[in-house]
This record gives sequence, C-alpha cells and structure tokens, in this order.
Amino acid sequence: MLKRSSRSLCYFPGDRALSSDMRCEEKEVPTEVQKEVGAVGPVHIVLAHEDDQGFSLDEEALERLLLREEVVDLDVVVVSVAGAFRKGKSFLLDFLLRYMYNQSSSSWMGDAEEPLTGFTWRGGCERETTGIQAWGQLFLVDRPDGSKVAVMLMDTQGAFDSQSTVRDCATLFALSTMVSSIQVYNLSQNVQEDDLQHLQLFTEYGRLAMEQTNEKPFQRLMFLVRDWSYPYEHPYGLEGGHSFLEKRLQVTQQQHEELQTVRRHIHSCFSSISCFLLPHPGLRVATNPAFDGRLTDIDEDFKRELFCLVPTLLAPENLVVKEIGGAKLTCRDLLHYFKAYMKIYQGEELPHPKSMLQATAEANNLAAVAGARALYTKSMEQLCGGDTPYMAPLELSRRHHALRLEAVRHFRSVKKMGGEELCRRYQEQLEAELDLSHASYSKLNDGKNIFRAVRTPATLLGLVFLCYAASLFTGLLGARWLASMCHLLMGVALVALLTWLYTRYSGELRPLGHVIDRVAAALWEQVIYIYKYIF
Ligand SMILES: Nc1nc2c(ncn2[C@@H]2O[C@H](COP(=O)(O)OP(=O)(O)OP(=O)(O)O)[C@@H](O)[C@H]2O)c(=O)[nH]1
Ligand SMILES: [Mg+2]
Repeated sequence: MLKRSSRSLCYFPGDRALSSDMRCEEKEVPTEVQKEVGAVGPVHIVLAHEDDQGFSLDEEALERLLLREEVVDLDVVVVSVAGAFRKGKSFLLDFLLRYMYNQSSSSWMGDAEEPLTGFTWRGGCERETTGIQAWGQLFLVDRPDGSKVAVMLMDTQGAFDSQSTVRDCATLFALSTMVSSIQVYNLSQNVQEDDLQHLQLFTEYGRLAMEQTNEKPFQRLMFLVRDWSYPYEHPYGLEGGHSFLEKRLQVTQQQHEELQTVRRHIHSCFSSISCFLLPHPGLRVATNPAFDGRLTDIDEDFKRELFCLVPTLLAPENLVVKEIGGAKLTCRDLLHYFKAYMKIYQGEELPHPKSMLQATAEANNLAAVAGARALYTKSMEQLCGGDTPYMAPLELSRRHHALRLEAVRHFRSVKKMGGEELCRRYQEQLEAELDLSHASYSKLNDGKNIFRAVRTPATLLGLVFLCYAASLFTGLLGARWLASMCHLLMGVALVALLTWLYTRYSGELRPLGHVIDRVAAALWEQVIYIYKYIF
C-alpha cells in the first residue's frame, strides 16, 4: 500500500481508510473542504464483475442519487472523465470536486498542504478505478440565466488495462459518452489516430440520430491532453489546444477512410469540441510514492493551467445540460437512459449504432412517460393523497380525467425519437398506468368515507336487529318455523359481525374479513336499491 493513497483517504470512508499510515497518525486537523468531501464519497453506479462477467448497473445506488427530492426534477449536467488507465483521471476529478465545493472562492484549489481527497486515486502501475463511479452528491448550481441545474461528476474505469477486454473498455467509454453532457477525453501527451478511432461509434450513432431529429446528439467533448511537451508549437491551455486540434482533425488522403469519416462528422455530432493542453505536473506527482496530492508538490505551470481548466468545465456559465433529441434531461429522465444503455451494452458484442438509436428512442419515450406520470401523481397526491379528506367520487373522477389529459399532453409535447408508432405504444402504456393509479386513488378515497368504514358492522348489526324483530313478530303470529329461521339468520349475522371485528382487530383471517365485507356491501346495495325503488 502506498503511503500516498492511504493518506488521501484519511477523512474518507473507504476500504483503504483503515490502513495505518504514518502520515495519518500525525492527526492533522481536516479542513472544511476535506470534511465535506469526506462526509460524502464516490458511489459505484456501474459495477465491474470479476472473471469477465461484464458490468451491471447498481440501480438502487443510482436511484438514491438521482431521485432525491431536491434534484429529481432539475435539469442535469453530467461531467465525465474517461480515457486510458493510470493517466490521472481521478486525480483531476478531485480538483473538480474542490471547485464544486468551493466555487465562490478564488482559492478553490485549497490549502498548499492539503492532501487531495475524493475519488480514489493513487500512483503505481496497476489500475485503481473500476466500473463507473459518481460522486455521492449532486451539486446544485444557479446558472446566469436564472435556471438551477444539478451537476453529477463521474469517474470511469481506465481503458486498456491488463485485466479488461477490448469490449469492456469500449463499453464503459460508450456508456459514459452516451450519458454525459461534458465528456473529458483524457489523453496522454498527444491525440493519436486510435484515440480518434474510439469516437467512430459515436459519429456513426450521431449520423443516424440526426436523420430523425436535426439536433446534435452530443453536447461537449473536450480532448484533455496531459503532459503536453510541445508548448513551443502549441501553447498550454485552450487556445493552444484549439490550434492543435484543428490540425489533428484535418482530413488528408493518407488517413484511413474510417478516420476521415470520423473527422468529417465529429463536428456535426457534438455541439462543442475543444482541446486543452495541460503541462506535466512534475516529477514528484508522477514518481514520488509519498506524494499525497498537496499543492506544494505540484509544478507551478500545472497549477496555473489547472486553475484555468476547471472553471472552463464547471463555471456556471459553462455548464451544459444533458440533451437527447433536443430535449433537456432531468435527473429522473437520466435514470431511464442509464438503464436503457446498460441493457444494450450487456450483450456479448458492442451494440451497433442502430440498436443504440433504438435504445435511445425507447428511453426517450420511457422518460417522457415517467415525467407525465410524475406530473399526474403530484397533482393527485395534492388532491386526494393519504392526508387529504374524503372527496366526492364523481368530482375525483372528473379531476382524474382532466389530469390524465394534461399528462398525455405533456407526454406528447416532449421531443421524442423513434417515430409516431413507438410514441403511440408508450402513450397507451401511460394511459393504462394512469387509469390504474386512478383506481387505487379511488380506493384510498373510499377508505376515507366514514360511512364506508362502518358499513359492514352497521349492515350486520341492522341485520341482527331485523332478524330479531322478525323472529318476535313471526313468533307472535305462531309461525314457529319462520321464527326459528329468523333466529338462525340472526345467529349467523352475529357470528359474522364478531368474526369481522376480530379480523379488523387482529389483522388475521383477512380473506374471511374480505368475504364478509363483500357480502355486507352486496346487502347494503340491495337496501339502497329497495330504498330508491320505494321512494
Ligand atoms: N504524468 C502525469 N501523472 C499524473 C497527472 N495527474 C496525475 N498524475 C499521477 O498519475 C497517477 C494516477 O492517477 P489516477 O488519478 O489514479 O489515475 P487514473 O487515470 O484515475 O487511473 P485508473 O483509475 O487506474 O484508470 C497518480 O500517481 C497521479 O499522481 C498528470 O497530468 N501527468
Ligand atoms: Mg481512477
């Protein structure tokens, strides 16, 4: 175990946090940012399984993140860092975290002696991050246009390590690109042809997607070139990156045909493409096993460029909301896309762009269904949820129809891919779900009617008295067998009443209680019918 890595987890709940590290024992007082970072932690949302068993989505963990009340309806910005393994992705993400926790301050980079914590990072040649991790808290940011967005930071398993197959690497890269709105493509030293080749799947997908909607399928892509060693040709930072990338994306006849196509289409698939050239952080960062991320050990050039890079990605005015088919995604919507993409990426082969498009269209519709359902449920909860008083069934039904119409209108107004046929299928599914919801809200409402609650005992008690009166009357008239029958019926009603009371009190024999309820309801309806017939 490296001293550095365990040090970075001193205030952080993780497996290595238990390591007894010399520096930890120094018991430094954690700073405010460390306390905040340490209190949350990364969450594994895509789990990598051993023995080539592929990946699986931890739906519960993702739901806990995305369905939190304070974020669920907010537009979501997903920032992901992906690329080859051991190239400082998690290290960079920890600086992104510092910025998010300390945005308003110009000294967001932290104290000079503060160890770097957050997503686990370490030196050495073996991979660290596996699957996909998200920071266990979404950040709420007010944008200059007045809107509020939720920002999710995502760390991905590095590609091309010795334990993953080519398919594994491609899967994670594809998944993170498909769900992110800002993809930081972390590269070392240069942009090579094979780096561009990994984008081919997305340009292909993008072309198909744009046949259906004219919107660009992806938002921001940043090539982040680490350890840039040629500042005399292209200076560090965004501008140098811009001139460098322009050159790299030039089409020439010597290039392979596929790569010429990638180059031609990449601009039409992403709404913005940029490149940032980052200097080497210094030998202490790269080679000293005792390095714990503190700023004093990092080269000035690197810190200066990092100070520019992070706000370029995360300043409120630079945040880009995730969009699919031209529609902005909320955190609730994002969940459906994660599920849909995970499903297609679990197969033996990497999916064809066509199936990616199909999955997107389905998730598109599913997300629209979920949004419409949430709209309906919210209004119905306010109207007739558990805490509200009983309302007239007719009024409830009228309001249901109005809200159902509104929900369907909302569903249809969301921009969707996949054509009218698919849209109609999901609309039918939505309508069926809303009708089911209505049925259960009606039941809930009925339960609040005090007369309904006492209907069974009142009916049975009424029956007991009626039978008793009838037995007295028929006894007086001398019809003894009729009087006995009335007595018998009275006994049955009394036993039914006692049984019903027992089932309600103890919660046992519920099916029997249910049968008694139904018989009493039928009797009650007969009484109402006779009453209406007479009067
Ligand atoms: N050369 C170089 N090393 C860096 C840079 N940034 C961080 N490092 C070092 O790279 C090593 C790996 O950092 P990590 O953040 O764990 O790398 P990673 O890409 O997340 O690695 P995996 O999770 O295994 O894919 C650490 O020792 C860092 O100190 C950089 O810009 N250049
Ligand atoms: Mg990592």
